[in-house]
Amino acid sequence: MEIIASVLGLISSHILFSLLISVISIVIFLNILFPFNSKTNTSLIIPSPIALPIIGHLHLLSPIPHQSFHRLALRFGPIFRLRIGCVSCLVVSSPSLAKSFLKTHEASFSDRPATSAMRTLLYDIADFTFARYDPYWRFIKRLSVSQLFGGQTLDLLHQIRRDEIQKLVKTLFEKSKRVEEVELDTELVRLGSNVISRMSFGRQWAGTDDELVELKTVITEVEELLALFDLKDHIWVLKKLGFDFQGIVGRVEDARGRFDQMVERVLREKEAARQKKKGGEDGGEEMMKGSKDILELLMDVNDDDNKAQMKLTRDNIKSFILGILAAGTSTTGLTIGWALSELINHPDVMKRLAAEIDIVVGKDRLVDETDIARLPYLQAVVKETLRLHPTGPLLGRQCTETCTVDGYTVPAGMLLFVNVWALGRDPTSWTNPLDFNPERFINEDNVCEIDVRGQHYQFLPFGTGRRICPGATLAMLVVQSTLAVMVQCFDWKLSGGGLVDMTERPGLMLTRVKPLICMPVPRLDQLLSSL
Ligand code: HEM
Repeated sequence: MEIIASVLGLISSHILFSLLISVISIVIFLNILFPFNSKTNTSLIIPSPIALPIIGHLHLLSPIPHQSFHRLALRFGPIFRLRIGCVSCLVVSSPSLAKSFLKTHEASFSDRPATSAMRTLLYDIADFTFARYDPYWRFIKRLSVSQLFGGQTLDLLHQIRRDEIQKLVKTLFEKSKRVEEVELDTELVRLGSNVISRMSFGRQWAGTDDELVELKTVITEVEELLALFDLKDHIWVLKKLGFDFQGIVGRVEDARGRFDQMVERVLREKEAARQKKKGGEDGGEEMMKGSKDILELLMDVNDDDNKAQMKLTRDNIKSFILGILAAGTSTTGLTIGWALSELINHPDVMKRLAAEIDIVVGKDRLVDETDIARLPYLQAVVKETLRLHPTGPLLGRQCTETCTVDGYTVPAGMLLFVNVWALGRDPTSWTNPLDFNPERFINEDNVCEIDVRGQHYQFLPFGTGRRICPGATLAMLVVQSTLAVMVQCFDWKLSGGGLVDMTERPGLMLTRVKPLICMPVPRLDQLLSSL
């Protein structure tokens, strides 16, 4: 609506109006002479709704794109083509097509699309998350997998996650003693950002409440801006005129400036700690004895021109930090929030989960990551949450070379969106797909057969293939152990009763319109008092 209002505002401008009329006439004329058609020779026709001149199918998109795509898929089928201004994209929402594009033709769909906002925010895409599929991406992926996301590093840094989860439990207990409500989203951002920043950069990012507010504000703004639909990127005339009537450029520069100040502070602290370490002094509480965190390794590469396999700039490092914080902080916290919301709305499931934890772990110690393998119902609850509420609802890729997939010809440059949110709601894959029913993920032997690692194309919460989420194992450890501890230690009440409102908010990630505010009521007073 906002976009349409802005467009109307623009059209009322005199000069642009005449310009648009001229362009519309040219486009209609060209459409008549050379009708746009995805059919080439024997290629199958990709269905597409009727497009309007200039804006194409923009009018069919709501601020929540995965929902619009799902509605369109119900009318046009599991593959359809849209033109958003001058940018063409394909939307896919069936497991078999997802497999064909992302596995069989993976090599042609390993790039990510980038908007102007992404370019500015991410220091000209010098990051990992949105990087092109190129040697820099391969270098950073190899380094991250071996130094941050690999099994050995995850084991080494287990204590950091345990500490942060225990801190969360203590905060919740303190609030419960004061009979205070908790704004869980904020506490979960603190947990997510501290786990990631302590593991990756050897430092708590949001130690104080002020730092937390600063980080949450910037990350929320960055996520919103990364998801914003910038008409300049799509409407050729607006791009040429460079007219920012949505006011995006100002917001992007402001968010990047604020992030830059924060990250410079962290880098300077790290540099000072490295100097001390070189001089034989203790480099700080978080430095791992005898090993380096990933930020130090990146700084080594940045410092060393001779040995470096890859030249890394300071911007690469900043962009890496922002990308990793944006990709890892909210996703983890949001998933825990969605899971707890479903549990509050389904007390029978909450009861069964609490009973499983009581039997397997008991009431004398906190659940730990090492218990997860023996908690199949917990695993099923988290998978069921990710099926209905995948925090990355759309996998965005870009075609790098013209190819034919299942008979459909896809030209180079076309964007591809795989609708993970719709895959999780597909009635041909799931019985009663809208019901929250963790039992669907376990068989009679209590075994979860469907995995989250991109092998089951009806369920891709972490994506698949070479661009699969590298933080999936870490995320599953944090989500499962935090949720388990929250259910083990507390009963959860909504003030005023009723159900948690599950309405989704526009954005790149799946967030709720209303924050999750609830009251923890201690279940295990003795254990909580001993922490
Ligand atoms: C529940 C939590 C999370 C979910 C649901 C999630 C989901 C996703 C999805 C769907 C993708 C795109 C995959 C694709 O295109 O195939 C992705 C990419 C990525 N995620 Fe996650 N993620 C989570 C947590 C994390 C964490 C904790 C980190 C890091 C600390 C992380 C770092 C990344 C990075 C760096 C990428 C980009 C990988 C690339 O493009 O090569 N994610 N994530």
